[in-house]
Amino acid sequence: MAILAPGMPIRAGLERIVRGHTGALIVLGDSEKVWEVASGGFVLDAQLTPQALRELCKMDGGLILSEDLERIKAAGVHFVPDGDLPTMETGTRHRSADQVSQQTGVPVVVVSASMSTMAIFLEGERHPIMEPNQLLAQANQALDTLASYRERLSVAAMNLSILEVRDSVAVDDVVQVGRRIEMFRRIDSEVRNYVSGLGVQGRLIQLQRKELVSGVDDLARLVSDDYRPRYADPSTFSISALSQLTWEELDDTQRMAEAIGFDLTVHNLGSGVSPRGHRQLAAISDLSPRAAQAVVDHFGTLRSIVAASTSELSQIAGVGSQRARIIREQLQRTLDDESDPLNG
Ligand SMILES: Nc1ncnc2c1ncn2[C@@H]1O[C@H](COP(=O)(O)OP(=O)(O)OP(=O)(O)O)[C@@H](O)[C@H]1O
Repeated sequence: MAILAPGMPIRAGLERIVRGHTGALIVLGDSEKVWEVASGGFVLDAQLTPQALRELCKMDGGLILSEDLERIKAAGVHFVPDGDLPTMETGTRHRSADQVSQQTGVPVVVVSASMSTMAIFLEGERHPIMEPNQLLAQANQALDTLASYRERLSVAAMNLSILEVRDSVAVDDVVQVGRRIEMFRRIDSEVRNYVSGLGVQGRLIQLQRKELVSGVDDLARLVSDDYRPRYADPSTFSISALSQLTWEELDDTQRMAEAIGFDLTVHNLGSGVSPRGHRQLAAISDLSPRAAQAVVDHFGTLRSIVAASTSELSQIAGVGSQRARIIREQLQRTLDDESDPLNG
């Protein structure tokens, strides 16, 4: 979608076509499969400019662009895709575009002469190409949603921290945090699509997005490290495995627990699980990752870290008495801390 962002040559050409009330059917690549469904027209090898696009689209038929989208390879082409491929489109231009895209796997852009709209067909789906203002409004809406999802994720992570220090986490609590992380990531991928569709106009959205996503990947990794069974490796136990689930499956806690890697023949959703302490220790800014790992290796569980005295903690390599005191204070504070746990 980035090549169709405002300011790009193809986009500038499409906007001219819309303004001129002519239509267009443009195949974004000239693979062998594309030539197989192309008939008539004439082959050329012209530099893609907005003007050339506009002029060549005045002809009956469609265009084929080179793979790098820098050149126009053919114009006035009549496309003859398999007419049995399923499509909801009614007009012949739009039906052909949808079917050509499905049959060849190459995206196809259409400008409707009658509706003055632009769309891209990709893998059997039609995606509208919106005016910059429309796109910006939708991007801002998605960003607002992302901010509220981030807030809910922060609350879920905070609750998990409190349960962890009290040593009363159940499988279900870990799954809830996983759900929040995955939902956040899905909305973020929508925001990223808008950013790439907006091109340079998406810079401000991108800056705000970056603020919102900071810490979330680390959170996913640390939660996975905290609850992964000793015998499992990151490929069999990971919060990130939730990306494979459908939206409906994200409502099914049992299915989610399985996807993360909990063995439900051993646990049920209410079973208690103990974290190692990776996430809580990562929130202590003075502690190097190496020293944090040494603490986890020595004590094994967060419960033992919480129970350890300052002097026991201070014996660990890279900790020392001052950091040992900070660890103790920080763990104690977590019980009534109201701050955002993602930011430590
Ligand atoms: N298979 C095809 N290959 C190339 N061009 C096509 C094909 N089918 C239609 N077109 C082009 O689309 C033009 C408009 O066709 P039609 O009005 O039936 O389509 P439409 O989907 O309703 O599009 P629009 O909204 O632009 O009217 C045709 O005159 C032709 O130039």
